[in-house]
Amino acid sequence: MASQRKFFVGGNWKLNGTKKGVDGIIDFINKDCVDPNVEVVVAPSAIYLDYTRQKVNTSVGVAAQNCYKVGSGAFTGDNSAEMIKDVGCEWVILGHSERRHVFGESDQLIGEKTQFALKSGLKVIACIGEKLDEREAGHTEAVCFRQTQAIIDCIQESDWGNIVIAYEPVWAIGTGKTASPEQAQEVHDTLRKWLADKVSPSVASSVRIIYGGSVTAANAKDLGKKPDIDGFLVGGASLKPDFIQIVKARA
Ligand SMILES: O=C(CO)COP(=O)(O)O
Repeated sequence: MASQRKFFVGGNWKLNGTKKGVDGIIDFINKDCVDPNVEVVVAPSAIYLDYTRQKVNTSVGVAAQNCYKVGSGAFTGDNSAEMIKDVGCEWVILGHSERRHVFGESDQLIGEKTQFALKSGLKVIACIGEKLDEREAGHTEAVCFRQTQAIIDCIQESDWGNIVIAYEPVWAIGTGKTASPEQAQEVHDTLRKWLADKVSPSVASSVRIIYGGSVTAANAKDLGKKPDIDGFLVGGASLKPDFIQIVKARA
């Protein structure tokens, strides 16, 4: 049976772009990125959230790449869920591996941020994934379960309609080493079964689990054929017109 889960493709622009660069990306998106069967969300740097929201087609969602666990206060350099909503954006990426491993964010902080973002009315792309040494030691499942459990502990079952899980193995991010469709499918399937037990069967069958890590126009079609891969979170290739082909991977 075909999945009822709407295919979801996110473009994580990371720390890239100038106004001119953003204009170029928005240009190819606005020309050719409408597919009623695919939910598309782009995530510019916080500086360009407002600008992107104003310029990109309204059918395309806009996400922040991070936000803090409280609404306001003495937290120099951070952004809040309220501000993201105030400029018309409705999504935030939390727990990205670069936040975890470059900026040292803990599972608990990511759980708290997820809780606050959802309470504030944002939808969350929650990222999980193992490092290379963890995979090689056979700890992939344990790491993904631990990271997801920290989110489960902070939210309600009813929140899951506003979450997309992004499985992004750290060894595949920006390395050109994509997980094979079989490797990604195995993790997604295992995680979905685990969610049925830890949250509920209905959440497990309805939550979208997307894959990220060196997704390209060339490999997206094969990855997208797998039954538990409900879309992608794309880094490098989301800065290029290849992104459109990735959005259309299942077309
Ligand atoms: O981290 C990613 C998306 O969030 C993936 O990045 P790349 O597609 O550049 O590997």
